[in-house]
Amino acid sequence: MNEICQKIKFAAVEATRKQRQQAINITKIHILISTFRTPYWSLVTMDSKVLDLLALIIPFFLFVIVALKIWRNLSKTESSTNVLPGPWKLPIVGNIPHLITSTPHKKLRELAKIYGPLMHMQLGEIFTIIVSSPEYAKEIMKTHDVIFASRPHTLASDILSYESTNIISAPYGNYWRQLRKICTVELFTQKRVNSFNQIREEELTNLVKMIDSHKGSPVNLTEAVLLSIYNIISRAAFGMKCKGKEEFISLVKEAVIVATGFTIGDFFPSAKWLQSVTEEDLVDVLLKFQDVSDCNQDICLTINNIKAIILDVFGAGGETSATTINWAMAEIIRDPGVMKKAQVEVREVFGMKGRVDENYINELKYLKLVVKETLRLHPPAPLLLPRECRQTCELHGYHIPVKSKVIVNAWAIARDPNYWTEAERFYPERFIDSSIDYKGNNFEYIPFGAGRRICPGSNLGLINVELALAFLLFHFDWKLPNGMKSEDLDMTEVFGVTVRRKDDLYLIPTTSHPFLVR
Ligand code: HEM
Repeated sequence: MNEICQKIKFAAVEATRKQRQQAINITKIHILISTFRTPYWSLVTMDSKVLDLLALIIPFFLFVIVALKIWRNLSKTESSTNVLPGPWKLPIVGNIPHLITSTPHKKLRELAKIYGPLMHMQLGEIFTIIVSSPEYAKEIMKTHDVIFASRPHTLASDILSYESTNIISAPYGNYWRQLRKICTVELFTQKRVNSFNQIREEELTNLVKMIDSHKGSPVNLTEAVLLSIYNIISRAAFGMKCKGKEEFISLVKEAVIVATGFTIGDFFPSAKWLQSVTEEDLVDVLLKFQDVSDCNQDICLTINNIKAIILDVFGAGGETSATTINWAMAEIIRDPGVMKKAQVEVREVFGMKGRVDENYINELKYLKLVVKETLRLHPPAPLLLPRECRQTCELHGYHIPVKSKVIVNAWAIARDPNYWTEAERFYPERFIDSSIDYKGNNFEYIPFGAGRRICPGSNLGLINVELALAFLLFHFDWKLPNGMKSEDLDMTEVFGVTVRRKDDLYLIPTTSHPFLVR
């Protein structure tokens, strides 16, 4: 209990420190601005016509100087790569206007149809390559994986992730390699994932009970599932579960929509935590690598490193799983045939037992196909996470400059009619007898990425998704509210940290299985 209090207190202290730092930064900016403004305004005593003229000329010259500098940089990169096809660009901003859209993955697919699967875009000063075919994805994430295994440095990740010391944003190098080692041998092993079994079953049982209490009326499944997943993840990470549902959900949503301003310090003081029993949690595991004076391990983590990693677990683990469950339920409700098959299976496997049991989850063959198909049509990270080229190289004769940013459009690839029949159709049966898996060996299907940077939490994510769906389908029959027809369900996407359904999914749970939930 003491340790838990310490953890919370630490987060609170950290929040205060961060806020103070932010305030200092803001003050610095004010000082900077006022430093430049003072001499200008002190001229007010001079002839006002001269001042008006200066007011016009100075900003104009400043603009010209900045524009020329940026243009020179652009021309340099241009001349070295004039062969790589790409859409028209504007001076200074380059192709940024092309990406002013709520669904950049769709826009990039349209452009790739014109300019090809290896396309150049100039995003401000950043030389960017857009990859839209399995062949080129393989070149980037397998053949030349070591060259493209870094992440671009961003100010946001410096601010949000303690100087990019989290796994997601860490540049390729010794520190990142050590973090991945901790992931493989400690954090996300099958044994560790299994050790959270009881947490998952308890939280999903709570979800089912809550839904049962609303039987016959619409339930906001999006919110309910998101909360359950965050409860599971926070208990796995901290050995505690969160209370204060509305507060927590709105925090999570805010974090998803506006990634900036979301810090671990802001996150934890606002949620109310409750102690509960679990085995070694993820923070306990990471604390074993804590940077203490007698630390004689391969890697020593500071408290800030640990917080950055835990932020990954929430950021990368929660929203992705919840989004997938949400898309799966939306697709299932749109296709009564799929709903029936999945329900028959789950009730056959667990009917005798009277409850869903994670130990037998692998018997849900059809449900696994449903999840696979959901991740094909709706990968939560459709553009994966950007990579950065660590050294100048050649791709199929094209010159790729060092520090180029690489975006792989996994969404477009997974809907490419050259590789998928009836590519836009939700059809889980397509994976029957298919050897395609999640391991990043089949580059037409890479919802978890591939190569060195492949998602290390896929096991944890998949079990959350499969088990939640099993609970929802085993316990309830479902229908759409307000007499809505299945084909009328709006499947519009919004692009945030993940690509989610624009609207929350409201469904009516009708009859429920007569057990447990009473
Ligand atoms: C359905 C669930 C999930 C999906 C679809 C997903 C997808 C992805 C994708 C596409 C990437 C980028 C891979 C690349 O750049 O090639 C990624 C990276 C990552 N994911 Fe996941 N993920 C899921 C669940 C999780 C979970 C549960 C965790 C941990 C609790 C997690 C932790 C991470 C981390 C730490 C990285 C960064 C890896 C690195 O840069 O080395 N993910 N994930």
